[in-house]
Amino acid sequence: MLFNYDISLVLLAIIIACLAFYVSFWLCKAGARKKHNCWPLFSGPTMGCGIWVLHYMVMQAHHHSHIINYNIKITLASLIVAIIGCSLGFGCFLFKRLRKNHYILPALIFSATAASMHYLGMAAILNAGDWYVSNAYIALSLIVIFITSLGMLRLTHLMLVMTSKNDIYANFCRLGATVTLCIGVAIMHFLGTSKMNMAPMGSSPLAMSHDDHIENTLAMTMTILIALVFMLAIFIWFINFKEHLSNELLKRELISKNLQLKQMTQHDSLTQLPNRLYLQNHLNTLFDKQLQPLFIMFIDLDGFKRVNDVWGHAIGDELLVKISKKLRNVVGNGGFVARIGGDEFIIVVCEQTKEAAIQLANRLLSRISDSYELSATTIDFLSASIGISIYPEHGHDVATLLKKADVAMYYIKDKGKNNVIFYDEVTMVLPT
Ligand SMILES: Nc1nc2c(ncn2[C@@H]2O[C@H](COP(=O)(O)OP(=O)(O)OP(=O)(O)O)[C@@H](O)[C@H]2O)c(=O)[nH]1
Repeated sequence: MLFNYDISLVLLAIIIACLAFYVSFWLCKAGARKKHNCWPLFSGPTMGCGIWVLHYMVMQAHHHSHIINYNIKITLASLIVAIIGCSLGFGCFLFKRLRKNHYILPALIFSATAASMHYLGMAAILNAGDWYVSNAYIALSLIVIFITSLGMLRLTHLMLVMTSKNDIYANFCRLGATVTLCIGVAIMHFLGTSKMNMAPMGSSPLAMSHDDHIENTLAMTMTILIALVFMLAIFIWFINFKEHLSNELLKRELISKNLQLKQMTQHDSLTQLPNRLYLQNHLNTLFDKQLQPLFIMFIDLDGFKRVNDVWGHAIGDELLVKISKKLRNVVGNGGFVARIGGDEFIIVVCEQTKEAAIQLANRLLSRISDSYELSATTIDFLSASIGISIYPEHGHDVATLLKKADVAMYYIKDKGKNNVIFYDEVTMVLPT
């Protein structure tokens, strides 16, 4: 049967019809967004045009022994039937109470529309000769179009209830509804025309009374409709592209704002060093990785208050920033530096031995006591006290290890400052 057709023209007809159906389902879904709530009104006409164009293009693709002439009034009436019928079908389907769990009425409207359009279209052929269609074929074509309409409506319903998160699934449903409808209309068409047996041109007296302008009107109407479908498809693609672009921009903005927020909540605003929260997370990560031994060095500057009191807070801030950079430089990439309070810093390093840790602490003390060129003065009297606790020797949790390093730091401050000491549970007393 297919060999009676110009396959390339049939394929073109199917592509155009699928495009129209896809666009009509898209318009239907676009109505779910408040700003596009009148768009579903265009779903019915677009689908109607698709069915109509499919029918007439496939008719043209039929290798008739002669040129088919149409009654232009009936032909255009079939277009109007398709547009009105599909609009009614969509209206009925989108009317929420009717849509709830059953699609019988809208499916009946869609299948009656497709069938009336098809058989009206057949009746519009002037020189059809002695073609006939058996009642069984008509009944079969009606059953097919009704079942495919039900399938199409089910998929459209699924597409409508998908949230924007499930855009890919919604697209699958839209494609599924498109293909289902196209298959239904195509099967109905081939069943309806399978017994067509055209009389040669001129055998019908009516055919003689119509001149070329009928063909031209039909071709023109079809061209306009196809152009409209394409324009609508391009417009929709453009809108989708614009939305995709603005979503992408929003997404990037959100990511950068999140990063900013993370930076703000986990870093000290003056020195940009990690803060106490970051330190806790970092230590827990190191514990999980089973890195040991870890040396937790609690550093408190000696005599820092004097800088604030004599030169003011701004100079104190300037000094804190310089010291932070210095600590980072001495520790390098192998260690972690955090600022947890006014002039208090924590350094976490993983060293092989206590001696290596003491060496690093002494290097830190020597660099902290360098002189500092600040905007209003030069500071050359600064020193620091460092208390060290060891993981896992002194504890297995962040709070205990920080507490013990703090106790060790205060111990050495009491003993004369500018020195470093490990926590020792015999000589040092933990506050209760
Ligand atoms: N400039 C500045 N000062 C701060 C900041 N945060 C806390 N401070 C001050 O830092 C000082 C820290 O106090 P202390 O550690 O008791 O002062 P100190 O002179 O180092 O005393 P010792 O540790 O006993 O040697 C206080 O004067 C706080 O007001 C800050 O962000 N900027």
